Amino acid sequence: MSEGPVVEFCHVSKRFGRRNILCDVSFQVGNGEALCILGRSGVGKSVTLKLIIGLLKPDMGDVFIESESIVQFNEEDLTRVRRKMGFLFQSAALFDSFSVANNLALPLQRLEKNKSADEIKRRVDEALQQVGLASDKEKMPVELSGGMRKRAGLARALVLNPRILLIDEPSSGLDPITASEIDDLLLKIKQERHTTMIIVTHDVRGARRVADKVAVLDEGALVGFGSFADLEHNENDTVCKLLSES
Ligand SMILES: Nc1ncnc2c1ncn2[C@@H]1O[C@H](COP(=O)(O)OP(=O)(O)OP(=O)(O)O)[C@@H](O)[C@H]1O
Repeated sequence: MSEGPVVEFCHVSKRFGRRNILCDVSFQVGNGEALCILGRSGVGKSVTLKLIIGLLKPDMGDVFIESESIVQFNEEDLTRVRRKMGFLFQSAALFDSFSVANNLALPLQRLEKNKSADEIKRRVDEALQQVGLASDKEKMPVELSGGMRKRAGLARALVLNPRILLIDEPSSGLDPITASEIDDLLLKIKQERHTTMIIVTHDVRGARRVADKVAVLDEGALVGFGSFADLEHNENDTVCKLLSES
């Protein structure tokens, strides 16, 4: 593993048509750190995640994953880099016709072909145990509550032991108590696995609990970056408004 930042944006700009979404954005996320990306709707938070995954390319600047610049990578190299990442998107994206356990087994069978059935079962059980779904493994996704779906999606992201976890809106669609349980789970995973996490969220209170650092985007610019303590001294209006919410 590299000694330097795990994820780094270097003067990244991204526009769609005539609209500048990100302008000259630079930040670093260190090994085992959790970064929460905050900002109003449409400001470019998901675009930032897509730049990290290599689904979008910057118009200017560079994106590094464990010190490798990915912006010129072909699909083969991007696939290799994406193997370092686990993804949890808003919908949790489970296959409805497979049980929870089979949803987790699928990526292992596809990507780790040398694994025995016993080893796959062990890895699936371990991931489900970690998210508190050990006794729900035979359930179908339709039988799960919103919070359980998120847990199952998280277990599926974890089953391949990613070094980087990318999470879009962990608390969306959840009541405050369930959302806070998901935050607890993210904290536990960070502590137990030392996974580097990048979390897009509107939940400032949750970010206060989980994040080592926050990045605040506004009108294309990174207007705040650092720990919540660092941001207390930030005079930008958006940063001040966000901090006063929690
Ligand atoms: N592929 C694309 N083509 C054109 N415009 C896009 C594309 N992807 C995103 N955008 C635009 O970029 C802007 C930022 O989108 P993004 O999804 O990153 O917002 P966001 O901050 O994640 O918002 P939200 O909090 O509502 O999810 C939006 O105006 C969106 O319409």
